Amino acid sequence: MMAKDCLPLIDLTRKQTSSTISSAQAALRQFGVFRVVAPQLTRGLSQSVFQNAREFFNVPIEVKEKTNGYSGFDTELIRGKTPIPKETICYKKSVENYHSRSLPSGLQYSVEELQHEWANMRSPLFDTLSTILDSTEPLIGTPSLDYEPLGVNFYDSDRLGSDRVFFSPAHMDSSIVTILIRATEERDGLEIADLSTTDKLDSESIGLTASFISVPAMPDEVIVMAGSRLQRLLGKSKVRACVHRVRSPTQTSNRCIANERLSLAIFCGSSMK
Ligand SMILES: O=C(O)CCC(=O)C(=O)O
Ligand SMILES: [Fe+2]
Repeated sequence: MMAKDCLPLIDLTRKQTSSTISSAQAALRQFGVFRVVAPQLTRGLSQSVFQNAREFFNVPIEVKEKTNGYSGFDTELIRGKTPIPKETICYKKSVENYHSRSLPSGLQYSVEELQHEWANMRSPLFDTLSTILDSTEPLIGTPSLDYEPLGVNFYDSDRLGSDRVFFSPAHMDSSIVTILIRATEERDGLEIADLSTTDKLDSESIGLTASFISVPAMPDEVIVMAGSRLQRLLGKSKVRACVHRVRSPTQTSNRCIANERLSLAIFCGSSMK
């Protein structure tokens, strides 16, 4: 099954047709994902974030460890136990209150530019999401829902060792939705679970039992993944939290994939920690 055939592509600048709405409803039940046209995020802006982030991830570990929001290789855990073989720099900001952190200035500047552009997309996206899900629940507009950490992830297969298959093991995010932008195009190892292929409910068992489909990064598109908070809010008959994982390039049939991988995730309505 091809991602582009089962994950509808939504253009937020247009009024949604009833057929787009029904295919988005189906995709949110089966995968917890849809795609959104967003060249304003994927072109220059995110490339500049990735370029600055790459420079940051290459500085000595002693410097990175002193930077607010940095998590080192294997220090973040999935479900409190499985280490994730990635490094992350997380930029935390609530929509109303601006707290700048001590990121390197080039990275901070490019992240802020991207957030500024994302801010223009936020209302159209959530309006569309409410239409698709026929929801009267506020999905944004309260301080707890408007908290939006942004993480830039860096994966390096040279550090993975031969026994580890995944850059990121199967998990769901705890957000309302996560906007995911990737640095390279085409197959970059991202896979999502087809939730109709399992009756399991937790991400670990889903990871072990479900079929997964590969989701290539397409030019000018981002993906929007439902998080567990959205599933809780609206019920799992309407929307399922997306269970996703990232296969390492050495484990992917397409050997052209670079050994380094960068991605950027905006966790909308994630709970404040
Ligand atoms: O790197 C990716 O494509 C996925 C990242 C992810 O799942 C996360 O940061 O929660
Ligand atoms: Fe995730």
